[in-house]
Amino acid sequence: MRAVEMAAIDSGTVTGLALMERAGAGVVASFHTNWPALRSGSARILCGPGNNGGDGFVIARLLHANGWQVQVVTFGHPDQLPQDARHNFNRLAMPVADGATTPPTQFDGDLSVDAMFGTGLTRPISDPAMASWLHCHDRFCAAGGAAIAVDIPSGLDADSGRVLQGSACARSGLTVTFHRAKPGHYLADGPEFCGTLHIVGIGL
Ligand SMILES: NC(=O)C1=CN([C@@H]2O[C@H](COP(=O)(O)OP(=O)(O)OC[C@H]3O[C@@H](n4cnc5c(N)ncnc54)[C@H](OP(=O)(O)O)[C@@H]3O)[C@@H](O)[C@H]2O)[C@H](O)CC1
Ligand SMILES: [K+]
Repeated sequence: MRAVEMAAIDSGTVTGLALMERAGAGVVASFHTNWPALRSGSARILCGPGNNGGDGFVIARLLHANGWQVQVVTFGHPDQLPQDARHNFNRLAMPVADGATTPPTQFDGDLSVDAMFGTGLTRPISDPAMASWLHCHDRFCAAGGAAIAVDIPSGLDADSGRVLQGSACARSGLTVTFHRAKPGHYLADGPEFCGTLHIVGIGL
């Protein structure tokens, strides 16, 4: 998937920014398809240090433009974000909470989005703050809340479908992935952590 994405960008047929915008818009569209009654409300979006977090910034901007109250929780310093994610961070017209220094609270809103890690997860999630915020997402999902994972539930290996050894990981009721499903969506722990799987095209 990463190779497909890079090949498309390198060929000049599409930019990473366009892919990110389509990915974020695809998640919002899938959300409305899966929870049609939730037309507006309050959303919490957990945004990690890479382009998965970048998708989260796009989702935050689109929901906010549609009248949602949005709480963006960031992990990692904005200056360290990859270019496309940084661009979408800068487009946010709302305050963000630093997940490393803001104590997580039980979420009582309408929509929780896990945009912490996607296909770039390289090791178990061991950071205590990240684990605590993911736990809130997982508890919200378990309580029947609208919980969405962007591309892959954070902590789940996209190839094997296993939770990385010792990693924090959160369940979602809906996982929205891009272009093609990954083996991890169907294998091992995948189905339990992904919930319903939507595959959205982003023009690859
Ligand atoms: N597939 C597509 O067409 C599109 C995918 N998009 C989205 O992009 C992500 C992949 O983005 P990428 O930046 O490659 O990866 P992540 O966002 O998952 O995160 C990578 C960063 O996270 C750090 N990292 C990795 N594991 C950990 C950990 N356990 N704890 C802390 N930090 C971690 C990693 O750091 P390294 O030191 O490992 O380099 C990176 O900083 C994809 O999933 C989609 O959501 C495009 O936006 C749209 C098209
Ligand atoms: K994710």
